[in-house]
Amino acid sequence: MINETHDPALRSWVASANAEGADFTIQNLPFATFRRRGTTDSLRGGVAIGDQIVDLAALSAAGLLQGMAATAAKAGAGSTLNPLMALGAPAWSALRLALSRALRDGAAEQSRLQACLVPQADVEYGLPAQIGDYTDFYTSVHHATNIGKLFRPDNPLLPNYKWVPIGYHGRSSSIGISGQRFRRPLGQLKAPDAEGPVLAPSKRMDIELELGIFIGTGNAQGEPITMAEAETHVFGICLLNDWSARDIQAWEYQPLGPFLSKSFATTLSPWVVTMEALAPYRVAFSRPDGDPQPLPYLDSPANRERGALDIRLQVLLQSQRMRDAGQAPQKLIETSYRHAYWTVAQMVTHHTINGCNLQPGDLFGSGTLSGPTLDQAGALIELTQGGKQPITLANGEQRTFLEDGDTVVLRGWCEKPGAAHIGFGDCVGTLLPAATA
Ligand SMILES: O=C(O)/C=C/C(=O)CC(=O)CC(=O)O
Ligand SMILES: [Ca+2]
Ligand SMILES: [Mg+2]
Repeated sequence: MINETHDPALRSWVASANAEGADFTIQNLPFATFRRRGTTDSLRGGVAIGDQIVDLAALSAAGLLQGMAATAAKAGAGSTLNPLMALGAPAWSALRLALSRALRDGAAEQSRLQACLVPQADVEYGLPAQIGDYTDFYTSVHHATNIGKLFRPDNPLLPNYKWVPIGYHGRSSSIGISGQRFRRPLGQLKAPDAEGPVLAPSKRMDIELELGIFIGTGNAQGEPITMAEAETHVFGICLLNDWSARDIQAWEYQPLGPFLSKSFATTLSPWVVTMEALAPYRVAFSRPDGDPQPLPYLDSPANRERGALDIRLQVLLQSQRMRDAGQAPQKLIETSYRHAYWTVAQMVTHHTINGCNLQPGDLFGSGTLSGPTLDQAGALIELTQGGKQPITLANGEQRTFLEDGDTVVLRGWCEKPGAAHIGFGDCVGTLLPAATA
């Protein structure tokens, strides 16, 4: 629900939060874990404001907050946000309101809160949570259709797609935070005309533009979460790059789905934007005429009226040559989360309908967020039509799949008339040469 924390007229005494196009405006207030760079300090939770971070450990120690907001700040002061996530939506909301008020122009708390600020330029980030389980969904019908045509030309969109939110269980151990650098994976590759596979570095390294959805409060095993309550279980959303080795994937994925083609690295942006901060950017969720309506357990009036989110998304690439020449990353893709075929609430409800229990800090991937046209494709395999249509970069380099040294940047933000601009910050990852190269 929209409340005083969303008022686009609010301004902060942290001047950088009021700058045109700032990601971390006072209407945003996302959470991360961080430490001062180069120290062995333990990680602690923080809230972004402009180019600063409110250190929740310092805030908690300063005794500036009362009641549920104080309880929430204390729960967010440790090295992971799991305790804060477990507290539930009223606690997250109380902390957001208290911080919104204390960070506003003219707030009486300014001088005491100032002492709890740490410049973002001085920190390194940790994962927001200890991620027990990671499930990657497949919620873009455009992605499913585009990649289906490449992997299964005779049967691109499988008949279950419009009925069931498809997902697979991912791997948490290799999830890293923005800045992650990882080696090109080795795997079994089988050329279509070869008799058998060989073990070699992947030649078809790809990205997947996704959102990461952090579960806050979980559910007891055997007690599904209904659509009506689904979103109260969601703490917030970050950016997620589900790096994918397409050649390993094509050979290994049938019949159980992706395995080693995606488990070597997954990169998250450090800041988790809360569901409350995202409230103004909700949009109606509908399906094309003639498509089946979701089964009743996956349907609700609220989901139809405002189940989708207009989160604008971009993918940028910076090659090693561009980096050496001081050239900024170049935009390859632009799309929005609003095109997804299944919503956040539907993912949560479906995941638990069999009695599966979610836990605080569990992570969902939205699935690759391709929009309806090819320039909105969320993966290179779609953008280059299976590697057949190379992209030419501004410096003349060509790409089908990623080259060693490539850095990929995901960006996301929300804006609309009558609401503030809020952004996610960057999700950056770099592909290094394979171990044997
Ligand atoms: O259609 C397939 O066989 C495979 C699709 C994917 O690689 C996508 C996957 O990881 C889920 C997603 O990101 O949408
Ligand atoms: Ca994926
Ligand atoms: Mg992955």
